[in-house]
Amino acid sequence: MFHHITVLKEEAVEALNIKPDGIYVDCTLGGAGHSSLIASKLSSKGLLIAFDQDESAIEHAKEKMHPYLDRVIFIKSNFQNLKEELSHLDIPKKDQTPQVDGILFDLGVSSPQLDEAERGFSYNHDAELDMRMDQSSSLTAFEIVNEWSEQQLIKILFEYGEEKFAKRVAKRIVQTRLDAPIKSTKELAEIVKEAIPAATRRVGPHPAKRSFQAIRIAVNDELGVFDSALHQSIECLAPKGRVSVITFHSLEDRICKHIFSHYMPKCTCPPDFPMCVCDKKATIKLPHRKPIVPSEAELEINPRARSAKLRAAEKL
Ligand SMILES: C[S@@+](CC[C@H](N)C(=O)[O-])C[C@H]1O[C@@H](n2cnc3c(N)ncnc32)[C@H](O)[C@@H]1O
Repeated sequence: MFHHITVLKEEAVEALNIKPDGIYVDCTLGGAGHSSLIASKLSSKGLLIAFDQDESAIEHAKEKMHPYLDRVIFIKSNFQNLKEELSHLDIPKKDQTPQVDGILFDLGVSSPQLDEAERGFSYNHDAELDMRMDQSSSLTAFEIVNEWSEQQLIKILFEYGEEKFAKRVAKRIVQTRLDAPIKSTKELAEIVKEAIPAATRRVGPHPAKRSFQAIRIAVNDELGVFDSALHQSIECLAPKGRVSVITFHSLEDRICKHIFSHYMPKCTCPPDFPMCVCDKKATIKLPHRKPIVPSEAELEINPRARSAKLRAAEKL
């Protein structure tokens, strides 16, 4: 059973301004919620190219999207290969760069990935430490927890988990693994909990939440691949094409904001110059001034959407 409640479904697809005969890319197919809505808006002349690095998401989507299979291409790949994968397809190119009308990112993991104990993502289920979205990749949470140095652990816990007690958590992990390898999610959750001062443990989310997020981001190099793919997306958009991005934490949102502002440089010519000579021209514009967030009604049905933010950009 593959059940994922799609976040900001209507809003994210609306931000793409779908043309029935256009070419669209869903970089994060997951439970195919956004993809099914995009495909339903396409005519038989339109095309949806759907990426996921998780084989089980692709297999499920092929069944769910049965009525639209004439207009969908599934690609089992990391979206960091976006430009390369698109360049192999028979779609328009400009200076050898593939051109599409819209690209969607709905970042992070899907509910089935979190809820299937054996994937090792969750502190709520006991399982082997894994956390790979792509089951064929080699780096696992087990390797990070048992083999990375204390300094490397501090860095990821602090940067990717924004864990205030990164030093204490890393130290406790390193001390514990001297006796025997840390094998399971429950063991790790317990170690993190014990490393965090008792008064802090009692407030807010589960004390292991930030550390698990950090390790998951490191296993899947989530920030690195998103940064690269968002640059590639802007390159691959046709004029008036849109990219729509749903992020779930401040690190992803910061990358999105930085990249969008990189493509909107401000003219630095002195105001009395008759014409612009600095050549700092915007490549994109933002259709919405502020990020779109889920409504109260959506949050009532799906509390997991609480941290979601949608940003979009349009190629000029
Ligand atoms: C939040 S879910 C997407 C849910 C989907 N939008 C829906 O409505 O059902 C994210 C999906 O993106 C995939 N994913 C995350 N990072 C990826 C990457 N770098 N390359 C390819 N797929 C990725 C995950 O495997 C997961 O299935």
